[in-house]
Amino acid sequence: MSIMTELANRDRVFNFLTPTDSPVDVRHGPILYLEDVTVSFDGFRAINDLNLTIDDGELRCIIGPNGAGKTTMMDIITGKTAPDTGSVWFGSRHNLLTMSEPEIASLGIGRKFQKPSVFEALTVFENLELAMATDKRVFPTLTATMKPEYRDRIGEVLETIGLKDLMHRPAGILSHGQKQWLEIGMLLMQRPRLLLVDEPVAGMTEQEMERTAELLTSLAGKQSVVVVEHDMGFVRSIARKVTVLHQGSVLAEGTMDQVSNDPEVIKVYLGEEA
Ligand SMILES: Nc1ncnc2c1ncn2[C@@H]1O[C@H](COP(=O)(O)OP(=O)(O)OP(=O)(O)O)[C@@H](O)[C@H]1O
Repeated sequence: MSIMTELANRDRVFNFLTPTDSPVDVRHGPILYLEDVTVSFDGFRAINDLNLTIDDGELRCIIGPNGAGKTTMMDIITGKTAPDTGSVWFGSRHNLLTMSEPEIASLGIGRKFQKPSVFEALTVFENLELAMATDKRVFPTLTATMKPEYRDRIGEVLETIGLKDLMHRPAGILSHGQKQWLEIGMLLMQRPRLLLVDEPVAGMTEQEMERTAELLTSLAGKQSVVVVEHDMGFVRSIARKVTVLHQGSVLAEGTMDQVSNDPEVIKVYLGEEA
């Protein structure tokens, strides 16, 4: 497939891949703050008085049964869905409800969707290069002479995602797991402050899951990471703090042991491993 065709086929665009230095202010509080957020679709409350606080550098796992509102919550944070009521703040300075999707992305909020979406015909290196577009034009970055600091940044990210040995191979030959890591790497090129990751281990082998656990754990601290995941084994392996969503609200929050022993959580997950 030609690069042009791939670009045309992408379900995400790159026009928001611009941030380098996020102006987010976390000196006096959390990096992400949702208060009393409610969203209804045709009268049905998908998010119902939701309160959520994510600290700077935290790795948080969000779990919850199907339809609990996890995707809708991500959509609200990234500006895709506007809530009916409530407030959503990024640091103490940015009211996300007054901002568009590209503006929110440019503040340093990166979102990884479940399906990997890399440019198969480009090499691993070129995919990262492309993701680093310092302006809103994509093609000039493919031909422009690369500044040394960009090359260094790509090197760092290749190291982080463990794909250094494959940097000159086309992304199309990567395994499913490797494509997921590459896409996380593409988000990292923008030095995000907050990464939202949707079901990262769906379809992965055990080994890939272990590697993904290491990767996400290594990212925490440098940036805040929010992971929505159904695989409880995986959540247990990475989570310090878990939030259980149910019917659009927080049902329980705490360590994996605390939430999995919570009678309310057990009731909701009846029949599923919790
Ligand atoms: N655009 C929409 N229009 C109508 N209903 C919607 C819309 N988006 C979500 N919903 C409903 O809101 C509820 C929450 O959906 P959401 O996708 O956020 O849940 P989820 O926790 O991500 O579920 P899953 O684990 O299955 O992905 C569901 O009942 C869903 O059908």
